[in-house]
Amino acid sequence: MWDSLSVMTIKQLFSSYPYAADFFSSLPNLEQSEESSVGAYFAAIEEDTLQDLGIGRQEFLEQFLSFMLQMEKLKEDKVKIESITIIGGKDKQGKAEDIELTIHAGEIVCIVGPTGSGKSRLLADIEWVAQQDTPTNRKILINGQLPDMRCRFSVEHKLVAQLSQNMNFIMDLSVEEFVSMHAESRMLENIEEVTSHIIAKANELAGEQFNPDTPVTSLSGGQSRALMIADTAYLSSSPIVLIDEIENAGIDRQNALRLLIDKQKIVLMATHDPILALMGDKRIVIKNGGISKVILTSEKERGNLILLTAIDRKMLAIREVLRSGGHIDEIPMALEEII
Ligand SMILES: Nc1ncnc2c1ncn2[C@@H]1O[C@H](COP(=O)(O)OP(=O)(O)OP(=O)(O)O)[C@@H](O)[C@H]1O
Repeated sequence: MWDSLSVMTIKQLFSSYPYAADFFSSLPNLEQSEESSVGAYFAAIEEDTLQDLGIGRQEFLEQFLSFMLQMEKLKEDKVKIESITIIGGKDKQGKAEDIELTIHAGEIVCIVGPTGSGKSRLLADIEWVAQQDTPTNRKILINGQLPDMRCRFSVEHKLVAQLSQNMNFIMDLSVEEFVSMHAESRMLENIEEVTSHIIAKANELAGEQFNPDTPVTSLSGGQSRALMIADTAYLSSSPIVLIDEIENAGIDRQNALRLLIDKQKIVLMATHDPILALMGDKRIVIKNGGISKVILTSEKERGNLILLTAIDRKMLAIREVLRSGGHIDEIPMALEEII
C-alpha cells in the first residue's frame, strides 16, 4: 500500500497533520535543530531519498501510522469530557456574575442577548478555558476540575471545534483536496466516500452549489460556512462545538444544527434566531457582558417551534423568489394563513 502513495500525497498528509513536527522529532538521526530536521525530512520525501536519512520509505510510513494511532489514543484517554462548568466572573461594569453553570455532554445550550452584549466573549472564554485571565474574569472547569493546562495551549489536546462568524481560506486547494486531506489525517479508510458525502452535505446547506474542484479560496461566505459545518460534523473529534451565529450565513440553519448535534458532544451556540434558540435544551441570557439568567426550554416553547418553523419555511420561500429575481406578490400562500 505504501509504495502506491505518491510523494505528493505523503507531503499533503504531513502539511495537514498538526503533529507533524512532533512526529519528525521522534525519528532517529536528528542531530540538527527540530525545525531543520523537519525540513530535511520534507526534502527527502520530495526527492524520494529517505534512505539517506537512514530510514526506508515503508518503515517511515509505518512509524508514522503507529505515531498517529498513539496520538489518537492519547487524545481519547485524556479528553473524555463529561461536563464543563462556567464559574461567573464580572460583567462590563465590574458587577459580580453570580453563577455556576454546568453543561453536560449531549446538551445543546444557546446564548442569546443584544448585539455587543458579550455572547462571542462567552464562547471565547470556553474556547480558551479561561482561568480568570480574560476581561470577564470567568473560570472554566472541565469535568468539575481545573483543566490540564496543556488543553489550553496545545493543538494536540484541543477540546473545541469552533465555527466562527468570519471564515476565510488562505490555502491554494480545491474543495475535494481540502476535505480529503482532513479525512486522511483522521485515518479514515473510506476517504473518497467520506469526502464526497461531506461535499454533498455542504451543498445541501449552501444556497448556491459548488463543485469538488472549486478552489476553497473562491467559495462565498455562506459556502465556506456550509463546508466547515459539514467538515466539522463528520471529521472533528473535538468534544465541544462552539457555533457563532449560523443564521447570518445564508445557509439552511436548522439542517446545519441537526448535522452538528452529536449525543456525545457539548454544543454551545450564540444566536439571534428563535428557532435555533428553541432547538436548544436551555439558553443563557447575556446582558451587559454578564450571564443574567439561564432558561430551560419549556414544552410549551417547543410546541411553538412547529408554528415558527412554518413561518420560517414561508420566509425561505419568499427569499428564494427574491434571490431568483421574482416578484414577492407572486407568492401563492399569504403569510396570514400561517399565523
Ligand atoms: N464581562 C465583560 N467584561 C468586559 N468586556 C466584555 C465583557 N463581556 C463582553 N465584553 C466585550 O464586549 C465586546 C462585545 O462583546 P461580544 O463581541 O462578545 O458581543 P456579541 O454579543 O457577540 O455581539 P454580536 O451579537 O454583535 O456578535 C467585546 O469587545 C467583548 O470583549
